[in-house]
Amino acid sequence: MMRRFKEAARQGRVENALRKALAEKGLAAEITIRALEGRISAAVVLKEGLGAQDPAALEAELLGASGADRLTLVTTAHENAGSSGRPAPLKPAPARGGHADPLGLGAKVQARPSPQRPNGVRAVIAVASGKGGVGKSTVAASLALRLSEQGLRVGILDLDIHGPSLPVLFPREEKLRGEEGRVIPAEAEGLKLVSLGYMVDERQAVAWRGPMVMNAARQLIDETDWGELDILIVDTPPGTGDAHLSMIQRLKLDGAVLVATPSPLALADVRRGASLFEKAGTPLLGVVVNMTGGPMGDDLPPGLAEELGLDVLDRTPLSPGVASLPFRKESGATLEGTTQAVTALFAQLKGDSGARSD
Ligand SMILES: Nc1ncnc2c1ncn2[C@@H]1O[C@H](COP(=O)(O)OP(=O)(O)OP(=O)(O)O)[C@@H](O)[C@H]1O
Repeated sequence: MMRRFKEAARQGRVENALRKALAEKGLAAEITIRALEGRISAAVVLKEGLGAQDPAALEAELLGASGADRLTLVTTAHENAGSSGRPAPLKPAPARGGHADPLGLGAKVQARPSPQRPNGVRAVIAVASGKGGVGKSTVAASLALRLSEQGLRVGILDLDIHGPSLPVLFPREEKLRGEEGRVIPAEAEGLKLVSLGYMVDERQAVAWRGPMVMNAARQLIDETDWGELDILIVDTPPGTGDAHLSMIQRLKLDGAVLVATPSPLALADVRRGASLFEKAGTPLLGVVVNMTGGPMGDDLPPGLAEELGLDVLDRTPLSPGVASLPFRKESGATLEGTTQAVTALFAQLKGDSGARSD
């Protein structure tokens, strides 16, 4: 009890010191402070450009001023344009005590100037939820299958480092090895699949913390050889943590779909999920209400979708058929509304970029 009290007090001090340091520099930012095993991690998401400042120097300065054990500075695509018009180089947070090559690819994580789509990928859609267990991975996999039925080339990137879901939905016997520093996707049901769980023993990753999780996510994002894909679905971990920061720093997201259960408790979770993407400047396509028709009811809490300006794309019933494993072509939810929203976005992106595949 006493320890928790002290930890909370320290978190408060770190936050105040950070706010002061940022205010002195005239920088507007969203601050998230987390305590994990007695260590305080701070994430600073800048709301505007960095101007002439070097992000690595600023990150080090804020770390020192805040007294946190670890600090990650995040600038997003929009922010990188900066008031100077010069893209601000992003450097990965110092991986103190961590391992720079968690997947054993022989390739260290490199700096990336701004979020990008992976080579050969035409559109990237994130599927996210404010909390775990609401059916996000089931929806991500169902959506991938439904889009593939439309003739699109689809991949899924599972960014859940501590509890990867793809190997449960689409199991395979042998672990995959990186080739020449690249991650090679598994394939099932016509989909390309990348997950830490296909490469590394999950028990090994359970002990990974901040920098290691971020580096693993960065390697999956940067080093995968997708070939040619129309749509990459990113199955994000629940909540908003280290892997999310890697995601919004490095991956250009064309749209996001939120998943929530109809429970009144979904309120805070949906708001949290929505705010992450708003900060990153990612358009929210809408929300899938999953597990309807059970004790939790049929819909989101009244007024929530309107408050956040979100369309309800689909309502998927609580049904064993939706959840039967392993996933096959005919498995999962029908997701008509979501499939339509994503194919419409894809058509629009294709129109914008003409014949180019970037
Ligand atoms: N509509 C549904 N009807 C019945 N069961 C469902 C439905 N959607 C998901 N499930 C089941 O609920 C459980 C959680 O689903 P899933 O793993 O997709 O959630 P998640 O939000 O991705 O969880 P995690 O936080 O672990 O990543 C799984 O056992 C899944 O099969």
